[in-house]
Amino acid sequence: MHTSMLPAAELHLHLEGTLEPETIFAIAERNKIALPYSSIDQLRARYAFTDLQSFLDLCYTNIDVLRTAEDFADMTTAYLERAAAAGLRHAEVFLNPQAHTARGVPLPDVMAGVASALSGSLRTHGLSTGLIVAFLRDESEESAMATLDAALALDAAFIGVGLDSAEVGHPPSKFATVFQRARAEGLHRVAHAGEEGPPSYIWEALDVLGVERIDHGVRCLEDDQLVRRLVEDQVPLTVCPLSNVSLRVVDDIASHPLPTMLERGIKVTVNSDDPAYFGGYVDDNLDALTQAGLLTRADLATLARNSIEASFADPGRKQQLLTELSVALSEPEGKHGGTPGRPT
Ligand SMILES: Nc1ncnc2[nH]cnc12
Ligand SMILES: [Zn+2]
Repeated sequence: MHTSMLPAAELHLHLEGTLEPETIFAIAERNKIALPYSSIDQLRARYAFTDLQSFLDLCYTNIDVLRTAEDFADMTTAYLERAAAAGLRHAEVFLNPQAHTARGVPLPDVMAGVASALSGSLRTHGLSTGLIVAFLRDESEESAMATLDAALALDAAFIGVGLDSAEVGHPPSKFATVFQRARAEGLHRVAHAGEEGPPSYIWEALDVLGVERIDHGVRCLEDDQLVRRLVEDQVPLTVCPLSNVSLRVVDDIASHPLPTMLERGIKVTVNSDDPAYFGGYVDDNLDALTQAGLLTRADLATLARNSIEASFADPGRKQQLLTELSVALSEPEGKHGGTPGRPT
């Protein structure tokens, strides 16, 4: 376990992507569900992807084990424990209700399970949280709207809406009305854009959906005018390096564009996306970048500060975390971040 992260926030994490193979088998046994794999190793062998869709196919197969509120609570608790152990102080997590209601799991069970785990996190781990309801962009806008309506009717505790799943062919503008509704309800708004999709999807997320952050956004570098816009407005990008390698958005970690994005002045953060599938959690992402020689200690400080500033934490909590970060940065070099070969 890594213990030397600077105080920081994770802003791009899919709860469904935190299901480790061991957990999938354990929950399947509890629910008496037969899995299409005979062993954990056989399942693990499938964790090699060619693109986003190849990952989504496996991820959506595996979540079939989730049936009860307890299952959702256990999945969420396991992530929070791992995140806290890494040193994270705030986490905003995505949930895809449609991926569960479509299988017949009642929305109240899904939301109650996740909420019960999130609600104890600050007290138990000193880790504050926020839930973002994400819409499957390969489903219709009507389905997204029905999901938002149902979540609002439940008075479920969520802070915002997001947009994820198969990107190409499903531009943000398809969801203009539901994002307008979310805005009217006072919800935060984010969207995946520019992961596999073109820069025009990032423009649409900003100008049509009015999002406050872009998830991924790495393809922004293909459009200079867009980069200028992102820098000028300091739009946060939640970048997920190990995800980008796993899903072949980039060739390898050494050629990840994060250093370029930092140099250009884009407000980037580092996140894990689907840590059970892509080789690790936020600390693992930072380790991989550091070991590839892509990050300086100053970069690590910038990334931590960006993650806190880009979060939807309330102003008091943000100030508290920024103060904690300043204290950590004033400690001798080597205690926090930037030190290859730290204990695991
Ligand atoms: N990286 C990703 N892109 C789009 N949808 C996702 N759902 C889970 N992870 C995702
Ligand atoms: Zn994602």
